[in-house]
Amino acid sequence: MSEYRAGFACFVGRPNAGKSTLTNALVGQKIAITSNRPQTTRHVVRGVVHRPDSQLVLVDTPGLHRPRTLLGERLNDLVRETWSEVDVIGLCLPANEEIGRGDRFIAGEIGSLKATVIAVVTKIDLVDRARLARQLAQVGELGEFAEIVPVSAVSGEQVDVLTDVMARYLPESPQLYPDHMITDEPEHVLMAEMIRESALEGVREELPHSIAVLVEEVIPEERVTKVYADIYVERPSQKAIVIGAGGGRLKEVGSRARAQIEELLGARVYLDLHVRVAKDWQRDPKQLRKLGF
Ligand SMILES: Nc1nc2c(ncn2[C@@H]2O[C@H](COP(=O)(O)OP(=O)(O)OP(=O)(O)O)[C@@H](O)[C@H]2O)c(=O)[nH]1
Repeated sequence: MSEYRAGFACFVGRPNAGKSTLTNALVGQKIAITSNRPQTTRHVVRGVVHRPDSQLVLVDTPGLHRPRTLLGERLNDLVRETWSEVDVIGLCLPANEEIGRGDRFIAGEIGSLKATVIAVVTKIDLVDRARLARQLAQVGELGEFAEIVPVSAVSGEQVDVLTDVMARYLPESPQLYPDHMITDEPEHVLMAEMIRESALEGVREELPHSIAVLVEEVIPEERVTKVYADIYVERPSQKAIVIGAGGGRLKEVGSRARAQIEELLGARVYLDLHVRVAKDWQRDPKQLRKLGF
């Protein structure tokens, strides 16, 4: 009989490589926040994949990038810290994009860690077989990998295989989390991410990294859970964008986020949003700490 295995894993790769989507596909529930814009994953969100003979704990990290602000530096520290704590790393390389300098940089960085590195060729639903074969060969030349696994988080093809392969490289260990547990991320962090995603919708070009959200208070009442949150922007002009003419946009932001939060909590939610200006919050250590970075 094979031993029970349990341990930590994370997906790394350049922005947009498909890390969050893959994490969600493995866990089978929407936990990390995905988007078609780079660098939206800020918080470490864990998902637990339960199998009869293993437990794979996924840690979702933001993409490593060249730091331009204090926030950028903090994010990179967070990424490195996470990498050094996991047993298995899945290096995500999109099947539909050439391998580039960014990929080589990340492959080099993780090559020296103790973790087993598996190359994961993502988004295979976007390419034909010939292109995939070429990509697999090129990935083989990128570095020393324990395995190379092609996968599509969107079609679901090979998702199970990837889970099996990753679980195989976990250490023998007793179960780390209770059976029902899927994420241990505090709910307020997930709520803040949902609000931030909603606030960014349609205005990413104007406000790429200028929005942060803090959930101030959550009050569960008999019929409704009240959630009070602040949306922080850096300038009054950005505040006007988020609020929109006559407050119309903020209303939409709120109702979109509320629907998601209701799903998360499984309860009716009253969502109270305030937009506040915190000048240059990305460069101010005190503000960053307050906002959870
Ligand atoms: N067709 C297809 N699209 C995918 C697949 N996986 C992810 N995507 C898309 O690729 C984009 C980026 O996916 P994410 O999962 O947010 O990528 P990420 O690596 O977490 O990105 P960052 O948060 O920027 O680091 C999104 O638009 C996804 O819908 C896949 O298997 N097939």
